[in-house]
Amino acid sequence: DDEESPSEAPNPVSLETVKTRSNQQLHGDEWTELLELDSSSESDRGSSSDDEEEEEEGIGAGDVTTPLTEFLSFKQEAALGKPLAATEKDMPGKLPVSPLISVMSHLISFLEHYSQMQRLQEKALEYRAKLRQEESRRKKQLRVLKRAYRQRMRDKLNLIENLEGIICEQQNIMEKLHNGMKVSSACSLYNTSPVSPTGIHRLVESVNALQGERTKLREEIVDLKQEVEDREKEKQQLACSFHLQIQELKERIQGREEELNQLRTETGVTDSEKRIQNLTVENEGLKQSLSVTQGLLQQLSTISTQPSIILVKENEDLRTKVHHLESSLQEKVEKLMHLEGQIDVLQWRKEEEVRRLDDSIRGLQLSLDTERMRPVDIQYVTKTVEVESPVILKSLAEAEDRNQGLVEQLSSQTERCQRLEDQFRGSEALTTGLRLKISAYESEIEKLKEELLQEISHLEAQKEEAIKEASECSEQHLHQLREQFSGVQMRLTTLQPVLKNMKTNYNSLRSQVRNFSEFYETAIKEARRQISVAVAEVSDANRDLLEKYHQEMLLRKKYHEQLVELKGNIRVLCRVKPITEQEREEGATATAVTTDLHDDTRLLVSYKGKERSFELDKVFLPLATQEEVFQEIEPLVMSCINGYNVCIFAYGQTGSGKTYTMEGSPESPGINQQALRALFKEMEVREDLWKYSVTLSMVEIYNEVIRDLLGKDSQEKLDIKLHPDGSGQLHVPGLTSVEVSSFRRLKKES
Ligand SMILES: Nc1ncnc2c1ncn2[C@@H]1O[C@H](COP(=O)(O)OP(=O)(O)OP(=O)(O)O)[C@@H](O)[C@H]1O
Repeated sequence: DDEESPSEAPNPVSLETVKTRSNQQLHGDEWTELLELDSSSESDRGSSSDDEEEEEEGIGAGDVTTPLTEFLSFKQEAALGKPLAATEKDMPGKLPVSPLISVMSHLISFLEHYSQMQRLQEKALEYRAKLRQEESRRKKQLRVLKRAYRQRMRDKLNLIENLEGIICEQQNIMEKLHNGMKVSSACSLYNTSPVSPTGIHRLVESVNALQGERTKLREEIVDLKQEVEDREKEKQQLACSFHLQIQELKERIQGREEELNQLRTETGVTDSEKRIQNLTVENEGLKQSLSVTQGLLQQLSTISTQPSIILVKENEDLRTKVHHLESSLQEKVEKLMHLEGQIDVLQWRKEEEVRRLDDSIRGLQLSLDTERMRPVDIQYVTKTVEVESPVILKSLAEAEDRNQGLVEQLSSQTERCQRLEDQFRGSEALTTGLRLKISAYESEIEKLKEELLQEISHLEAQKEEAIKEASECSEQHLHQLREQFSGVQMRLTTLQPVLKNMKTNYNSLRSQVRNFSEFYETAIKEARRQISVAVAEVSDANRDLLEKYHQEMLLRKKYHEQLVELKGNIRVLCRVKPITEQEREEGATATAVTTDLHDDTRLLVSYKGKERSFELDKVFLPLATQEEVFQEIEPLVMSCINGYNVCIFAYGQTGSGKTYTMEGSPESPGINQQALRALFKEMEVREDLWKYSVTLSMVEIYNEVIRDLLGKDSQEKLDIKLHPDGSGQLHVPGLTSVEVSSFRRLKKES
């Protein structure tokens, strides 16, 4: 029996030994008690699995210690040493239960409870981690809100800076334009040609008209300014009211945020998060709408400020234009006055000259007429006298010269008059040009005035529209904000009782968790103590079992020796090779060797018509498998682990199946493979108790020559010699031996 199952685990052996011990020590009543205990523990285990869900929900200290108390009571009873009357024969139908098994079952139940406690501990840890996560999340949210607020403030400041920059740029541009206009007006002044005296009055009149218009424009500007100021005041009032509303809304939002924060700090648990998030989202919406209204207000302020600035600038430009025109007109008037004086003087001179010349011509004419009126003789005398008289001639020549000079003077005077007339005509043309210019200026001023008025009206309309839009928009926003705010308030009022509920739940849960942690700490301590006691018990039992195992091993060795003695050291087994397919095809039908189906030690061999019977230790039928052959060999193989030398030696004629039996094929491995596998398996089983080392050497004996198959030089010839230790054993000096750690490695080496 031992030889057949040497590789079995020690459990059945220990079970049997404990069984015999129990039979010796325990009596009938105690057996029944033990069985009841065991069955109760079994039922406890069953019920415990059923009640697991309940225990998960809430485990009491009593539940945890029940199996332990049972175990202790069992131990106490065992310690009392009550004689057990019942024997194995008294209980033929029932199998006795080992105390080790019952201890193990109790231990398992303890471990179950312990794992449940650990689960609960893990849950508590989870809760704590969740709380911590929640706290960190809220802190993050607060941080994000603060950051957003700061960002918004920064944006506003940037916007203000940008606006200031834009205003400065516009002012610069206006100044440049102003300067440019001055220069252009100056140029136009310098380029103007002198004005003729005839248009001076008209110019003066037009200047007066312009001045009148300027005063009108000034008055209009003053009115416009007044209007703009009024609008500004209105706008400021509107802005103030908006700011107040915004401030109010901000305060309300602040209040809501504080309330929210309070609620958050009060509740701090999971389910309220979504609602709080909703509230924060609504708050965000409110803030956004607030920022929208602020933006609108800013737009409004920019819209209302822009036209007033433009109007003022245009007024300034117009004023400067009018001023320039006035000054240029003044200059032209002065010039005209001067020219008029000059023209008067020249005209008077010319008239004087003309009058003088007329007088002299008239005198000459008269003298000529008197001369002509004289009688003929006298005329002749006179002529002769004149001709003859050189004095008369001289005086005549002189008179002619003088006449010529006067004629020339007259012609030059007429030329001069002509020139003056031309000059006068030119000045008249200039005056008309100037007049045209003035009219153009007037029309331009008129146009500008119209444009200005149109622009002012347009701007006014725009301003009105923008104010209207802004007020409508802000009203809408305000309305929406109010609605949202009332919604938030409603929600807050509905949320408050829920949050209160949650708070109480959380507090109760917290107290439970706190109590639970104390409870499970004590329970764990108790369980640990009990486990350590149980482990000590089990280790004692193990020690006992180990001792028994050693005794058992000794016994097995002894029995093996006895078996070897009985069976003999050398056993001869015969395996009859079946007729192979190839042999069948070649015509083989029967073998010379036949086996006896009823006697596996007998073999019949027919030779030359004679039949001889041989008796061997074992005869394998032709159909015997590799496993069957190895089963017969296995105990011998295993005996090598117990310290015996074993040699398996195959002998037979060529093709009789030696290699097949010893080596086999990968599909059906032979004795070598199976033996080595079994050896390593057994070594693994005994790993805790024994240390084994396996070394491998391979030699070939062929034609009386020994060769090392694992050596470096396969052609080297080796010798078989007696071992020098005097044991009388043979050995091959210089033979390579390789240490093999596992069956896989062995296969690799081979
Ligand atoms: N029990 C068996 N069942 C099936 N086939 C077998 C059996 N025994 C041997 N054979 C087959 O017979 C043939 C010869 O066997 P094997 O090579 O083992 O003989 P051998 O004794 O080792 O020969 P040699 O002495 O020449 O090496 C092989 O093909 C092998 O598969």
